Amino acid sequence: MSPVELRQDSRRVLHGAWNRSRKSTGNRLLFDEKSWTYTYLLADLTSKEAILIDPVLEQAPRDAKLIQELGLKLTYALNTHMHADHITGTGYLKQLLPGTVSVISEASGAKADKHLKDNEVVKFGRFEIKGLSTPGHTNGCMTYLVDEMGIAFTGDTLLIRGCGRTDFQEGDSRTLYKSVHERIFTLPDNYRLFPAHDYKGNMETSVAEEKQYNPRLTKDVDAFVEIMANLNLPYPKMIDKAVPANRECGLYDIPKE
Ligand SMILES: N[C@@H](CCC(=O)N[C@@H](CSS)C(=O)NCC(=O)O)C(=O)O
Repeated sequence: MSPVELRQDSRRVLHGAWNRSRKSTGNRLLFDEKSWTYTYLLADLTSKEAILIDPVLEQAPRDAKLIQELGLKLTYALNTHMHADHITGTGYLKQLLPGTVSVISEASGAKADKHLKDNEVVKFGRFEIKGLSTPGHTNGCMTYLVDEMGIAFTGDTLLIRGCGRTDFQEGDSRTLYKSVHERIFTLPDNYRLFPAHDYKGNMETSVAEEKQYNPRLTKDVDAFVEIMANLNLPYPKMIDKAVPANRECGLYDIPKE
């Protein structure tokens, strides 16, 4: 197969992954019921290299088992940001799957093996995932982009018909609005978007859909700030434990082998 044919073939196969293709790719959407967190597994089946986005501490044994069952090697475990509602699984995964490199943005202020700057990429097999700086929910929020698959993982910056709250950590509504409009809504309309949470059971959206239907981010910036100031959400139950643990990459208090 020529390089061009190989590229076209990989595109077809990987786009098919979440299109109910009968061809297996190793790409998986995983869910943590307690925190309503989505964790994403992406794999290059040729090299067997895989990455996880936003793993959850309690689900690390599940994730490690699946990765082993699929015959994959976890290269990177990435966090979209320093979460406030659960402890990241990256620390525990490093113990369960030695060689795993934990990743978070430099701006997060959290410990990790690798810190990404805006537009920096990490590779898994023949794919690369790029970190776009999208602050607002926290300073260090990143949206992870895989151009070759036409997909982006928005963390808590953009949720399906919603967005991350801005009332704690370094939350700032104007900053979040700018991040979404300048870094996510400028992606091609057909890019598929996958958030870190959905509290209604939705699993994916697209740039075009959110540009048209997001009830918060279709407003002008002042109306958006007003909406965000009046969400009146209770603080996440785990915040006092999760933020300090995530500052250490979830590396303390993990179960001993
Ligand atoms: N009840 C949950 C926390 C729910 C929550 O606050 N979600 C965050 C993302 S996790 S910090 C959020 O930004 N929500 C936005 C929204 O509009 O719901 C818990 O106690 O963990």
